[in-house]
Amino acid sequence: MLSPSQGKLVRNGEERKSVICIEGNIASGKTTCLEYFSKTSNIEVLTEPVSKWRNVQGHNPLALMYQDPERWGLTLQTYVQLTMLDRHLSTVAAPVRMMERSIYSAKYIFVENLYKSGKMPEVDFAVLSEWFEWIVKNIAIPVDLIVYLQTTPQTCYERLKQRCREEERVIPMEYLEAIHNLYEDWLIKQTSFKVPAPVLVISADDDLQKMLHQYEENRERILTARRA
Ligand SMILES: Nc1ncnc2c1ncn2[C@@H]1O[C@H](COP(=O)(O)OP(=O)(O)O)[C@@H](O)[C@H]1O
Ligand SMILES: Nc1ccn([C@H]2C[C@H](O)[C@@H](COP(=O)(O)O)O2)c(=O)n1
Repeated sequence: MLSPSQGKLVRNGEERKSVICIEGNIASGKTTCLEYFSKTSNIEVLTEPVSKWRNVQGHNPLALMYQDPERWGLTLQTYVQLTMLDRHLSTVAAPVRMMERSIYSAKYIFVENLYKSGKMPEVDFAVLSEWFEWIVKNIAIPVDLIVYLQTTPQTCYERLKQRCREEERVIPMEYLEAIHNLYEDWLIKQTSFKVPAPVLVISADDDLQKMLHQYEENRERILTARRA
């Protein structure tokens, strides 16, 4: 249940739990990272609701968006915003919640990219922006740490091809470069949008074995992240 506290709606009982968001480009290895940490007791992992984006009452807004972003970008991103908000507000039993992406990157990276690349009409961008502003103004969406899996767009392109998700066959290298640049501006240069939490950067071009080693090296830092 949501209750008012200091001018915002707050999820009851979640105040003392920590929230880690795993951010990174498409196919950078976020799900693989979450799978690894899901074996740790005391962590509850919440993956991105991609299956919902591929099937809402028999429709596939993810596929529609890739086929015709001007027409379907708003449809997909409205649904992404709703389902990510639902993820942020869901109750978890464990003291640490590890999430794939966030409502923040949905707006600052993906909506921004559609708009900046001329593929989202100004009115659609305005509607999504007002929705987003309302949500973050009225609902507490705490994040304690952002783990940024930093890759080259080339690595993501190779992994994307290997993963072979049907809807993503049309994604060109330039799309991954645009998403990469937006992530770098937001989380590394910190010049575009407000960063809601400290950022831990992990180089993620390495093979799986090396990645697991890096996750172990950073385990303590990740699991002890707490907001002030
Ligand atoms: N370190 C890695 N080295 C090589 N392949 C990887 C690595 N991490 C993930 N993969 C593979 O790359 C693809 C995308 O990984 P995934 O975890 O689904 O990315 P994301 O969730 O960020 O989209 C998958 O096929 C996965 O098995
Ligand atoms: N706000 C968003 C979030 C994700 N997507 C797309 C990008 C991918 O095709 C897919 C899932 O991303 P992944 O977890 O594999 O990085 O959803 C989007 O268009 N808008």
